[in-house]
Amino acid sequence: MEVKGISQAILRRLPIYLTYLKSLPPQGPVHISATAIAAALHMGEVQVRKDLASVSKAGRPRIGYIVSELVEDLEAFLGCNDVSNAVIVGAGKLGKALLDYEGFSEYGLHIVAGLDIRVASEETTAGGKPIFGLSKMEDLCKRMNIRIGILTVPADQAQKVCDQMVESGISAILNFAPTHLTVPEGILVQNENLAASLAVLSNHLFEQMHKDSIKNTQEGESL
Ligand SMILES: NC(=O)c1ccc[n+]([C@@H]2O[C@H](COP(=O)([O-])OP(=O)(O)OC[C@H]3O[C@@H](n4cnc5c(N)ncnc54)[C@H](O)[C@@H]3O)[C@@H](O)[C@H]2O)c1
Repeated sequence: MEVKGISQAILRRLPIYLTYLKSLPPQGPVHISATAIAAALHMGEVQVRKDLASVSKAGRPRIGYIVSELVEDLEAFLGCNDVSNAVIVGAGKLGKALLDYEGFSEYGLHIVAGLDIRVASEETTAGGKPIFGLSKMEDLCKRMNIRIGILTVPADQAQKVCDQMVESGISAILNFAPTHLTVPEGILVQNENLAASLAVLSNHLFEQMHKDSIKNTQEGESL
């Protein structure tokens, strides 16, 4: 799947560059090169250079980018300046935590409300976000032109809820449920799985420990 002629792999890396650039101190250097960004993020220099060139024409040879311009270009490309409304379906432990997370607004995402099958009329999260009954989804999404849905229901409910989201006009779904979703053409599903990411980290640590133990054995033998 490609968006604006850019592959999903690049799209996933762009927010990483943006987050890094925004973390730089305001009194830091005005310019930054693709090489410096690559080094800071432990990424391949050629890849970073190509990714940035695909969203910004502001890079200059040997000087790099003006940090503020590159931030603007990345934000414009990622649509951070156009506020997108989203709903969360499944306002349980994860759903409520996401509802109250304020950092989404930095990426132009405004979570309007949660929707949950167990809510009869209306509840409010600790942070003040409303949670409505599921029956409100279609009306809310159509009225507010909500196109993004975050799915945080149990796995056995996920496909049913996904179908309801699509019927309500949602065309981009961030799926936290550990299950594969089948969607009509044109609907984008992004799966999020912290357990899988942790497994990658754990595998990395395991390999590292294995290498260290071989190295220690070899050093022991050569003494
Ligand atoms: N991807 C990840 O990294 C990750 C991490 C944590 C949890 N999860 C997944 O997220 C989901 C939610 O986890 P949780 O711990 O918040 O669970 P939870 O039980 O606390 O919350 C689930 C909520 O969904 C609601 N719900 C159930 N069926 C529904 C339906 N048909 N329509 C609307 N709402 C419905 C329930 O009433 C409940 O409030 C699970 O699928 C879990 O496996 C994923």
